[in-house]
Amino acid sequence: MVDPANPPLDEAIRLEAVYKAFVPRGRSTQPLLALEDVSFAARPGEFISLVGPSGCGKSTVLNLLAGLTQPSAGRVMHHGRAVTGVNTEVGYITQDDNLLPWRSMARNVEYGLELRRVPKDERRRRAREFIELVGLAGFENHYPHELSGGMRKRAGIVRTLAYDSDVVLMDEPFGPLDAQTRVILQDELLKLWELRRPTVLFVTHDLVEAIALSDRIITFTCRPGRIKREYEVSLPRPRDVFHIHDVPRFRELYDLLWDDIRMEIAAT
Ligand SMILES: Nc1ncnc2c1ncn2[C@@H]1O[C@H](COP(=O)(O)OP(=O)(O)OP(=O)(O)O)[C@@H](O)[C@H]1O
Repeated sequence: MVDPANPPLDEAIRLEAVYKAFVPRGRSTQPLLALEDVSFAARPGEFISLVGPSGCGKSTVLNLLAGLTQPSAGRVMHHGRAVTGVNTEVGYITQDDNLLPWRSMARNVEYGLELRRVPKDERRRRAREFIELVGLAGFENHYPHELSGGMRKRAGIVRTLAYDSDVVLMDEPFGPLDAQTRVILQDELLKLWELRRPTVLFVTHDLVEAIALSDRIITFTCRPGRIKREYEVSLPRPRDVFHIHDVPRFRELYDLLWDDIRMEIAAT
């Protein structure tokens, strides 16, 4: 067990024997166990994907780290401190872009920096840097409804990454996008991640995406979600997400992951 007074320096986050039960509304219903004895830690700068069948508790893991819900048992730690309330130190990117409709794209990107009271000039500079990196220059004054789905997604991602959290939680961020835009955004995400290397916890159903992006992949069983297996993705970086299928070991890893998931889906 980790001593909270002396957290390991090489750990950004840790879940320790975490159980999470939800009590459904209404009488005579049993608590629903979503997570069972989940333990793992992430090193600073590590990119980890969580994969598993629908309803196995992946989003719940992210919500626990964001402090949006509390564990029923066990501990959830961020840099050695227990997460006991809303954790504003982590960035959280969900399937929705969550852009504020009344703010221009650039002012949306600056929003997190405003909350952190970053001075205006620095805010503008940092937002411009990120906007250029994802090819949104020229659209700074457009409002969210004037942008395509891919552009809104880019703006949402750079808004969170510009905030400079050392831990970023991403819950199927590319879910609703078409296949081509998805791969382009995966490539952009890796380039943005390389800039400051936050720890990323990335939830996805897409095994190719998990392999292309991650240092490690954690597979979950069907509900109650337990860790089934962990895989180191020792493919060299920088990665070419457009040709990840051609990299030796890709096929082997894909088959191992798919076997895990298929077995769990069959058990549901
Ligand atoms: N606030 C809540 N109240 C009650 N039950 C919940 C709540 N949040 C999640 N659950 C239940 O906990 C289980 C895990 O949900 P969770 O969203 O974490 O799964 P998931 O693996 O992210 O699923 P998916 O891949 O479909 O998004 C599900 O059975 C879900 O219905």
